Amino acid sequence: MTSTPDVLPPQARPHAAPALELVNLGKRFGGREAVRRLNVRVEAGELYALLGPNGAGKTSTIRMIAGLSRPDTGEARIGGHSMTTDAQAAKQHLAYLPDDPLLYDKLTPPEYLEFVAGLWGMNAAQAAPEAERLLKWLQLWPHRYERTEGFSRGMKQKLALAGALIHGPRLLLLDEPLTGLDAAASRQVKDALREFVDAGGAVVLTTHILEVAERLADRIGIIAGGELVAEGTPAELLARTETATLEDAFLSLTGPTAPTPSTNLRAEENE
Ligand SMILES: Nc1ncnc2c1ncn2[C@@H]1O[C@H](COP(=O)(O)OP(=O)(O)OP(=O)(O)O)[C@@H](O)[C@H]1O
Repeated sequence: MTSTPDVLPPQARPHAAPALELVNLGKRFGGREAVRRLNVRVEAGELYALLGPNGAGKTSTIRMIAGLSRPDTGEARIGGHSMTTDAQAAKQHLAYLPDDPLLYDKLTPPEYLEFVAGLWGMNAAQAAPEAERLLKWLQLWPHRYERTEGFSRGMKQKLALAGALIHGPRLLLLDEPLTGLDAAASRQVKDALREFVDAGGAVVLTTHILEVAERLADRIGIIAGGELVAEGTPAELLARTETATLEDAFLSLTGPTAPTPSTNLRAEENE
Protein backbone atom coordinates (compact mmCIF):
# COMPACT_ATOMS: atom_id res chain seq x y z
CA MET A 1 0.00 0.00 0.00
CA THR A 2 1.22 3.49 -0.78
CA SER A 3 2.37 5.18 2.37
CA THR A 4 1.43 8.78 3.06
CA PRO A 5 3.24 10.69 5.79
CA ASP A 6 0.13 12.66 6.77
CA VAL A 7 -2.39 9.89 7.33
CA LEU A 8 -3.99 11.91 10.12
CA PRO A 9 -5.19 15.47 9.67
CA PRO A 10 -4.06 17.93 12.37
CA GLN A 11 -7.14 17.62 14.59
CA ALA A 12 -6.44 13.91 14.92
CA ARG A 13 -2.86 14.25 16.15
CA PRO A 14 -1.96 13.10 19.67
CA HIS A 15 -3.48 14.90 22.59
CA ALA A 16 -3.06 14.70 26.36
CA ALA A 17 -6.20 12.74 27.37
CA PRO A 18 -6.25 9.02 26.50
CA ALA A 19 -7.93 8.26 23.19
CA LEU A 20 -10.36 6.01 25.07
CA GLU A 21 -11.10 5.48 28.72
CA LEU A 22 -13.74 3.12 30.04
CA VAL A 23 -14.53 3.81 33.67
CA ASN A 24 -16.63 1.17 35.46
CA LEU A 25 -18.59 0.69 32.25
CA GLY A 26 -21.54 -1.63 32.76
CA LYS A 27 -24.71 -2.73 31.01
CA ARG A 28 -27.67 -4.88 32.03
CA PHE A 29 -30.35 -6.47 29.90
CA GLY A 30 -33.18 -7.40 32.25
CA GLY A 31 -31.59 -9.46 34.98
CA ARG A 32 -28.48 -10.25 32.96
CA GLU A 33 -25.26 -8.28 33.35
CA ALA A 34 -23.87 -8.16 29.80
CA VAL A 35 -20.94 -5.88 30.71
CA ARG A 36 -19.56 -5.62 34.25
CA ARG A 37 -17.62 -2.55 35.33
CA LEU A 38 -15.01 -2.50 32.59
CA ASN A 39 -11.96 -0.32 33.15
CA VAL A 40 -9.82 0.08 30.05
CA ARG A 41 -7.49 2.80 28.80
CA VAL A 42 -6.23 3.07 25.22
CA GLU A 43 -3.64 5.67 24.29
CA ALA A 44 -2.99 7.45 21.00
CA GLY A 45 -0.69 5.33 18.84
CA GLU A 46 -2.14 2.06 20.15
CA LEU A 47 -4.14 -0.72 18.52
CA TYR A 48 -6.25 -2.54 21.09
CA ALA A 49 -8.12 -5.74 20.28
CA LEU A 50 -11.11 -6.84 22.33
CA LEU A 51 -11.37 -10.62 22.25
CA GLY A 52 -13.96 -12.84 23.81
CA PRO A 53 -16.16 -15.86 23.19
CA ASN A 54 -19.70 -15.51 21.82
CA GLY A 55 -21.92 -13.56 24.15
CA ALA A 56 -18.95 -12.16 26.12
CA GLY A 57 -20.14 -8.56 25.84
CA LYS A 58 -17.94 -7.22 23.03
CA THR A 59 -20.69 -5.72 20.88
CA SER A 60 -22.50 -4.32 23.92
CA THR A 61 -19.24 -2.60 24.92
CA ILE A 62 -18.56 -1.23 21.43
CA ARG A 63 -22.13 0.10 21.19
CA MET A 64 -21.74 1.98 24.47
CA ILE A 65 -18.41 3.45 23.35
CA ALA A 66 -20.01 4.56 20.08
CA GLY A 67 -22.89 6.23 21.92
CA LEU A 68 -25.48 3.85 20.46
CA SER A 69 -26.44 2.43 23.83
CA ARG A 70 -26.45 4.03 27.27
CA PRO A 71 -24.41 2.44 30.07
CA ASP A 72 -26.10 1.52 33.34
CA THR A 73 -22.91 2.17 35.27
CA GLY A 74 -19.84 4.25 34.55
CA GLU A 75 -19.02 5.87 31.25
CA ALA A 76 -16.85 5.85 28.13
CA ARG A 77 -14.62 8.88 27.53
CA ILE A 78 -13.28 9.66 24.08
CA GLY A 79 -10.29 12.02 24.14
CA GLY A 80 -11.41 13.02 27.64
CA HIS A 81 -15.03 13.73 26.61
CA SER A 82 -17.77 11.69 28.23
CA MET A 83 -20.03 9.92 25.77
CA THR A 84 -22.80 10.15 28.38
CA THR A 85 -22.64 13.83 29.31
CA ASP A 86 -20.83 15.42 26.34
CA ALA A 87 -21.71 13.17 23.42
CA GLN A 88 -21.30 15.83 20.77
CA ALA A 89 -17.65 16.48 21.63
CA ALA A 90 -16.97 12.78 22.18
CA LYS A 91 -18.39 11.87 18.77
CA GLN A 92 -16.22 14.47 17.01
CA HIS A 93 -13.19 12.42 18.03
CA LEU A 94 -14.66 9.06 17.15
CA ALA A 95 -15.30 6.97 14.06
CA TYR A 96 -17.34 3.79 14.28
CA LEU A 97 -17.30 1.15 11.59
CA PRO A 98 -19.88 -1.61 12.11
CA ASP A 99 -19.28 -5.06 10.63
CA ASP A 100 -21.73 -4.44 7.79
CA PRO A 101 -21.60 -0.71 7.07
CA LEU A 102 -24.28 1.02 5.05
CA LEU A 103 -23.17 2.50 1.71
CA TYR A 104 -25.37 4.15 -0.89
CA ASP A 105 -25.29 2.01 -4.03
CA LYS A 106 -25.96 4.77 -6.51
CA LEU A 107 -23.13 7.00 -5.34
CA THR A 108 -19.53 7.03 -6.53
CA PRO A 109 -16.81 6.99 -3.83
CA PRO A 110 -16.23 10.80 -3.95
CA GLU A 111 -19.99 11.41 -3.79
CA TYR A 112 -20.33 9.07 -0.81
CA LEU A 113 -17.46 10.77 1.01
CA GLU A 114 -18.89 14.22 0.26
CA PHE A 115 -22.21 13.05 1.71
CA VAL A 116 -20.59 11.68 4.89
CA ALA A 117 -18.45 14.81 5.26
CA GLY A 118 -21.64 16.88 5.02
CA LEU A 119 -23.05 15.01 8.01
CA TRP A 120 -20.05 16.26 9.96
CA GLY A 121 -20.62 19.84 8.82
CA MET A 122 -17.76 19.87 6.29
CA ASN A 123 -18.55 21.62 3.01
CA ALA A 124 -17.72 20.11 -0.39
CA ALA A 125 -14.61 22.29 -0.83
CA GLN A 126 -13.19 21.08 2.51
CA ALA A 127 -14.17 17.48 1.87
CA ALA A 128 -12.86 17.05 -1.69
CA PRO A 129 -9.10 17.12 -0.99
CA GLU A 130 -9.53 14.91 2.06
CA ALA A 131 -11.65 12.46 0.04
CA GLU A 132 -9.01 12.34 -2.69
CA ARG A 133 -6.25 11.71 -0.15
CA LEU A 134 -8.17 8.88 1.53
CA LEU A 135 -9.23 7.26 -1.76
CA LYS A 136 -5.64 7.30 -3.04
CA TRP A 137 -4.36 5.94 0.25
CA LEU A 138 -6.85 3.05 0.16
CA GLN A 139 -6.24 2.43 -3.54
CA LEU A 140 -9.79 3.27 -4.54
CA TRP A 141 -8.90 6.32 -6.64
CA PRO A 142 -8.95 4.37 -9.94
CA HIS A 143 -12.59 3.48 -9.14
CA ARG A 144 -13.70 7.03 -8.43
CA TYR A 145 -16.17 7.19 -11.33
CA GLU A 146 -17.86 3.86 -10.50
CA ARG A 147 -20.99 3.43 -8.42
CA THR A 148 -20.44 1.42 -5.27
CA GLU A 149 -23.15 -1.11 -6.22
CA GLY A 150 -20.56 -2.97 -8.31
CA PHE A 151 -17.89 -3.01 -5.62
CA SER A 152 -16.54 -6.16 -3.99
CA ARG A 153 -16.95 -6.58 -0.22
CA GLY A 154 -13.32 -5.53 0.30
CA MET A 155 -13.74 -2.37 -1.77
CA LYS A 156 -16.91 -1.52 0.16
CA GLN A 157 -15.16 -2.07 3.46
CA LYS A 158 -12.30 0.22 2.40
CA LEU A 159 -14.74 2.92 1.27
CA ALA A 160 -16.58 2.65 4.58
CA LEU A 161 -13.20 3.06 6.30
CA ALA A 162 -12.54 6.21 4.25
CA GLY A 163 -15.98 7.49 5.28
CA ALA A 164 -15.18 6.78 8.92
CA LEU A 165 -11.94 8.77 8.67
CA ILE A 166 -13.18 11.77 6.65
CA HIS A 167 -13.75 14.00 9.70
CA GLY A 168 -10.32 13.33 11.22
CA PRO A 169 -11.20 11.19 14.26
CA ARG A 170 -8.64 10.28 16.93
CA LEU A 171 -10.22 6.93 17.73
CA LEU A 172 -11.39 4.37 15.23
CA LEU A 173 -13.76 1.74 16.56
CA LEU A 174 -14.34 -1.36 14.44
CA ASP A 175 -16.55 -4.39 14.99
CA GLU A 176 -15.08 -7.45 13.23
CA PRO A 177 -13.45 -5.39 10.47
CA LEU A 178 -12.07 -8.33 8.49
CA THR A 179 -15.25 -10.43 8.25
CA GLY A 180 -15.70 -11.78 4.74
CA LEU A 181 -12.58 -10.20 3.28
CA ASP A 182 -10.16 -12.18 1.12
CA ALA A 183 -6.47 -12.24 1.95
CA ALA A 184 -5.55 -9.26 -0.22
CA ALA A 185 -8.36 -6.99 1.03
CA SER A 186 -7.73 -8.10 4.59
CA ARG A 187 -4.06 -7.18 4.24
CA GLN A 188 -4.94 -3.73 2.88
CA VAL A 189 -7.33 -3.01 5.74
CA LYS A 190 -4.78 -4.25 8.31
CA ASP A 191 -2.07 -2.08 6.72
CA ALA A 192 -4.42 0.91 6.75
CA LEU A 193 -5.20 0.41 10.45
CA ARG A 194 -1.51 0.12 11.30
CA GLU A 195 -0.71 3.31 9.36
CA PHE A 196 -3.51 5.16 11.15
CA VAL A 197 -2.10 4.06 14.50
CA ASP A 198 1.50 4.80 13.54
CA ALA A 199 0.40 8.32 12.62
CA GLY A 200 -0.93 8.85 16.16
CA GLY A 201 -4.50 7.54 15.91
CA ALA A 202 -5.93 4.85 18.18
CA VAL A 203 -7.84 1.77 17.07
CA VAL A 204 -10.12 -0.45 19.12
CA LEU A 205 -11.46 -3.50 17.33
CA THR A 206 -13.28 -6.69 18.11
CA THR A 207 -12.26 -9.86 16.37
CA HIS A 208 -12.87 -13.57 16.55
CA ILE A 209 -9.67 -14.19 14.63
CA LEU A 210 -6.98 -14.78 17.24
CA GLU A 211 -4.20 -14.62 14.65
CA VAL A 212 -5.33 -11.09 13.71
CA ALA A 213 -5.23 -9.96 17.31
CA GLU A 214 -1.84 -11.57 17.87
CA ARG A 215 -0.23 -10.04 14.80
CA LEU A 216 -1.90 -6.65 14.76
CA ALA A 217 -2.68 -5.61 18.30
CA ASP A 218 -0.32 -3.75 20.59
CA ARG A 219 -2.52 -4.85 23.48
CA ILE A 220 -5.34 -7.32 23.85
CA GLY A 221 -8.20 -7.27 26.30
CA ILE A 222 -9.99 -10.57 26.82
CA ILE A 223 -13.56 -10.43 28.07
CA ALA A 224 -15.72 -13.28 29.25
CA GLY A 225 -19.07 -13.05 30.99
CA GLY A 226 -18.93 -9.26 30.59
CA GLU A 227 -15.72 -8.95 32.62
CA LEU A 228 -12.20 -8.14 31.58
CA VAL A 229 -10.39 -11.36 32.51
CA ALA A 230 -6.97 -10.44 31.16
CA GLU A 231 -5.22 -7.58 29.45
CA GLY A 232 -1.74 -7.14 28.09
CA THR A 233 0.53 -7.43 25.09
CA PRO A 234 0.34 -10.76 23.24
CA ALA A 235 3.67 -11.75 24.84
CA GLU A 236 2.42 -10.85 28.31
CA LEU A 237 -0.70 -12.96 27.87
CA LEU A 238 1.37 -15.97 26.79
CA ALA A 239 3.74 -15.54 29.71
CA ARG A 240 0.92 -15.15 32.17
CA THR A 241 -0.92 -18.27 31.04
CA GLU A 242 2.30 -20.24 30.40
CA THR A 243 1.04 -21.11 26.94
CA ALA A 244 2.74 -21.10 23.54
CA THR A 245 -0.06 -19.70 21.41
CA LEU A 246 -2.71 -17.06 21.87
CA GLU A 247 -5.35 -19.70 21.16
CA ASP A 248 -4.18 -21.71 24.16
CA ALA A 249 -3.99 -18.54 26.27
CA PHE A 250 -7.49 -17.56 25.19
CA LEU A 251 -8.93 -20.98 25.98
CA SER A 252 -7.21 -21.14 29.34
CA LEU A 253 -8.70 -17.73 30.24
CA THR A 254 -12.19 -18.21 28.82
CA GLY A 255 -12.75 -21.96 28.53
CA PRO A 256 -14.59 -24.26 30.95
CA THR A 257 -11.52 -24.66 33.17
CA ALA A 258 -10.83 -20.92 33.37
CA PRO A 259 -10.72 -19.28 36.79
CA THR A 260 -13.79 -17.20 37.67
CA PRO A 261 -13.44 -13.79 36.06
CA SER A 262 -13.24 -11.70 39.22
CA THR A 263 -10.20 -13.65 40.45
CA ASN A 264 -8.24 -12.75 37.31
CA LEU A 265 -5.77 -9.90 37.16
CA ARG A 266 -4.45 -7.89 34.29
CA ALA A 267 -1.20 -9.16 32.83
CA GLU A 268 0.74 -6.08 33.90
CA GLU A 269 -0.58 -6.31 37.45
CA ASN A 270 0.64 -9.86 37.64
CA GLU A 271 4.27 -9.04 37.05
N1 LIG B 1 -30.50 -6.02 23.09
C1 LIG B 1 -30.30 -7.03 23.92
N2 LIG B 1 -31.29 -7.52 24.69
C2 LIG B 1 -31.09 -8.53 25.55
N3 LIG B 1 -29.90 -9.15 25.73
C3 LIG B 1 -28.88 -8.70 24.99
C4 LIG B 1 -29.01 -7.64 24.05
N4 LIG B 1 -27.80 -7.42 23.45
C5 LIG B 1 -26.96 -8.33 24.00
N5 LIG B 1 -27.59 -9.09 24.91
C6 LIG B 1 -26.98 -10.15 25.73
O1 LIG B 1 -25.81 -9.62 26.33
C7 LIG B 1 -24.76 -10.58 26.32
C8 LIG B 1 -23.55 -10.02 25.57
O2 LIG B 1 -23.88 -9.92 24.18
P1 LIG B 1 -22.90 -9.24 23.11
O3 LIG B 1 -23.64 -9.21 21.81
O4 LIG B 1 -22.41 -7.97 23.65
O5 LIG B 1 -21.74 -10.30 23.06
P2 LIG B 1 -20.57 -10.48 22.00
O6 LIG B 1 -19.32 -10.70 22.79
O7 LIG B 1 -20.55 -9.35 21.04
O8 LIG B 1 -21.00 -11.81 21.28
P3 LIG B 1 -20.75 -12.36 19.79
O9 LIG B 1 -19.30 -12.65 19.69
O10 LIG B 1 -21.57 -13.61 19.77
O11 LIG B 1 -21.24 -11.31 18.83
C9 LIG B 1 -25.34 -11.83 25.69
O12 LIG B 1 -25.76 -12.66 26.72
C10 LIG B 1 -26.51 -11.31 24.89
O13 LIG B 1 -27.51 -12.30 24.78
